[in-house]
Amino acid sequence: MTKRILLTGGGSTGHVAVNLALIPQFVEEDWDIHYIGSHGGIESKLMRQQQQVHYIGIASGKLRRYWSLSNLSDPFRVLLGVAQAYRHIRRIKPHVVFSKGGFVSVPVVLAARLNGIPVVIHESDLTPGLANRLVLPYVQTICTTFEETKPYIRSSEKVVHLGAIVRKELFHGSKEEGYRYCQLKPSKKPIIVVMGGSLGARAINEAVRKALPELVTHYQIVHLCGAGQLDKQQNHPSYRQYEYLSEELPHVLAMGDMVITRAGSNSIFEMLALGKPMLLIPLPLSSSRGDQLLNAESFKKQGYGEVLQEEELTAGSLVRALERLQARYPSIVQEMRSAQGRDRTLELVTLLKQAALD
Ligand SMILES: CC(=O)N[C@H]1[C@@H](OP(=O)(O)OP(=O)(O)OC[C@H]2O[C@@H](n3ccc(=O)[nH]c3=O)[C@H](O)[C@@H]2O)O[C@H](CO)[C@@H](O)[C@@H]1O
Repeated sequence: MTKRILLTGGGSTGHVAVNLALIPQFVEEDWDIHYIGSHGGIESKLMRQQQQVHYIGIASGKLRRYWSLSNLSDPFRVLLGVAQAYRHIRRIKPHVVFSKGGFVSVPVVLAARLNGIPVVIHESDLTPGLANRLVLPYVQTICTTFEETKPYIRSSEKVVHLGAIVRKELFHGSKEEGYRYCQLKPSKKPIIVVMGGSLGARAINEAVRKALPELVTHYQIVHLCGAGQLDKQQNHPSYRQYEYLSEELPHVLAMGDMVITRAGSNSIFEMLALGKPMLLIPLPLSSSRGDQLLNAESFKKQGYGEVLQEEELTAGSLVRALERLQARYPSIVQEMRSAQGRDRTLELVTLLKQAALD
């Protein structure tokens, strides 16, 4: 009998990336793969490109902690989403549901529970996000990425510490391809890749560009600045800027020596897996729930890089922080090597298969 898995999660590239990593594993074992996401989110775009995945869009409402006119209509959209997900789950009859979080996952997990289907969820950040916290009572297992997450979860018996799921294509980058793509040459100047998360980061972009005259004397800079944030005025033989990289990213990272990055969980675990020392500039509390501050603190404590708070970010502080990072480069790489290890994707697949049997 063919086994069926239902995947869900959305709202950020990172959430979708974990689901993308699972797909080949289940395809190989001839499982039917279904995905419930929103109609227009990033998950809809990326998952509809996957031939082996049956994608279903449902109504979804955002769960906000701040006032917005949409707060009046969104609860109804969530309820509509539950009804739609319920109907689809009854039809699909999945053996197990895997949720990566994001607000579209809430109605799916509730509907799965109403249908008596086992649910496994995965949390990427050190502290659980709102969606995962809301659905926790209805799930069988919550897999964590950070070891420090357990005390933040009320039903600690549900916690399985798994670690990060890093997409495999990142390990197949070639330095030479990176040089060719960026039209840079190997030189004495280390290459720094600047990544502001999947959407870019305005504050980081500004500081990098202000510091550019000094930075390009020491480094070659590849700047992933986010959609609509290219600055055509900036033109230097040691500076390259791109809005967003997809297939070329593994090559550019293979060529890079160090990274300047936000502390989004997916990015930082990718850099750890690739052994790239990080200057972490976490998203501040004023524009987030503070998850990146804790992610960054944990990485600093484990010796994977330097942290610069956005409130202290200037051209000067950026240059100095990079100097500190460079001085610690060999010890950071050493620390990272001892942390790299087993493939967590296979462990998650085993766990999901086990849940499907229960
Ligand atoms: C603004 C916000 O709320 N961010 C949250 C969001 O991060 P968000 O998804 O924005 O950022 P992450 O760092 O987790 O992931 C970014 C992903 O985009 C990829 N990438 C980036 C640039 C590029 O040019 N090409 C490319 O492929 C990276 O390789 C990575 O896989 O979810 C994370 C995981 O729950 C949280 O830790 C973050 O706090």
